[in-house]
Amino acid sequence: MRIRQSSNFFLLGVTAGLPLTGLIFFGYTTIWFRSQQMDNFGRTDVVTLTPWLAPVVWTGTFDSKMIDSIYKHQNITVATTVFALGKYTRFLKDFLESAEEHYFDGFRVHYYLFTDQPEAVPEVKMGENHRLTVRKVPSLDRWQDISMGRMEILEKLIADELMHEANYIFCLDVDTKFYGRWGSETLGNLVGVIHPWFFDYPRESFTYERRPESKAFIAVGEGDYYYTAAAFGGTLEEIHRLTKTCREQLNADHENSIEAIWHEESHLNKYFLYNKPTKLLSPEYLWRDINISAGQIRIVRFSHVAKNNAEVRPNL
Ligand SMILES: CC(=O)N[C@H]1[C@@H](OP(=O)(O)OP(=O)(O)OC[C@H]2O[C@@H](n3ccc(=O)[nH]c3=O)[C@H](O)[C@@H]2O)O[C@H](CO)[C@H](O)[C@@H]1O
Ligand SMILES: [Mn+2]
Repeated sequence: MRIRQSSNFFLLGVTAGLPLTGLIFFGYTTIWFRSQQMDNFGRTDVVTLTPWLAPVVWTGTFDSKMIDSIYKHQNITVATTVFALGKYTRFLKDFLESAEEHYFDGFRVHYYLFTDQPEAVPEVKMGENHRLTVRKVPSLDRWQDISMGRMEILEKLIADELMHEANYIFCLDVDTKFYGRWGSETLGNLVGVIHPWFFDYPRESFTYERRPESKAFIAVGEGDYYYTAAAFGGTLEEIHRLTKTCREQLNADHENSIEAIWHEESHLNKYFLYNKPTKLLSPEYLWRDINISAGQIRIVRFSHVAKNNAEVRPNL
């Protein structure tokens, strides 16, 4: 009897114990493996978190598959605006073709293209769930007015149409090209892109507007980063507030006969001083083809193409 009992215990031990040990071993190794995977994310050669705890997106700091799966679940639409007036229509083909290769692949994207020459818009095959709407806008004589005028057009577009049509929006320069992935890792409530000239410069060297008469004025010693106006984005509510504020400040300056040194970019920097971006994109997300390479930039995802300003702009 005793022997039978103990052999039963032995059998129980083998049948239940072995799989249990296996399970524990499997559990531990999975956790170990996961933590090893997590350990692979993060960079020590660049700043990846601002003092107000907003992430700065660099390659090596995120898992694109994981972030994609989060946003796929939410079935989002990303509105994307671009302007091409006058001779800038020549940039459209490369911009659109490269975007179709690298920009929000697998997500719903709706491009809104503003131009004074709809007939000059090239035929570019759109990927699944990507579409393009062309809007005609009047020509303007000064490139500065074209560039600054974007704020008012975007403000109206968002208020009149996009608020309930899309979840996120990005506003991009057209004299640009995509070279690598720009995807769901860039999504956030209010997203600014660090300017490729100033990312490793001290704030005293930033070209903020320094005249107190302008609404874009930022005092020496203030400011966090120098942001480019060639790319910014966020939720529709946030970007509506941003474009409305910048448009109002631009108008106020105009009435006082002052134009900020870098136009709407100066006003955007002022806005971001008081309304901190919730996510920052590293200069991987706006490089310049003409820049020499920098060690921290391991991948160029989006870049300003070389252009001859005197040749493409309507004025100097
Ligand atoms: C790298 C960077 O920070 N770029 C900014 C910078 O110079 P950029 O030299 O990049 O300005 P830009 O000439 O590209 O003009 C801005 C944008 O306005 C549009 N456009 C302009 C002129 C024209 O004739 N037709 C036309 O369509 C076009 O979408 C272009 O991409 O300063 C500008 C205003 O000072 C904007 O803030 C740009 O975003
Ligand atoms: Mn540009």
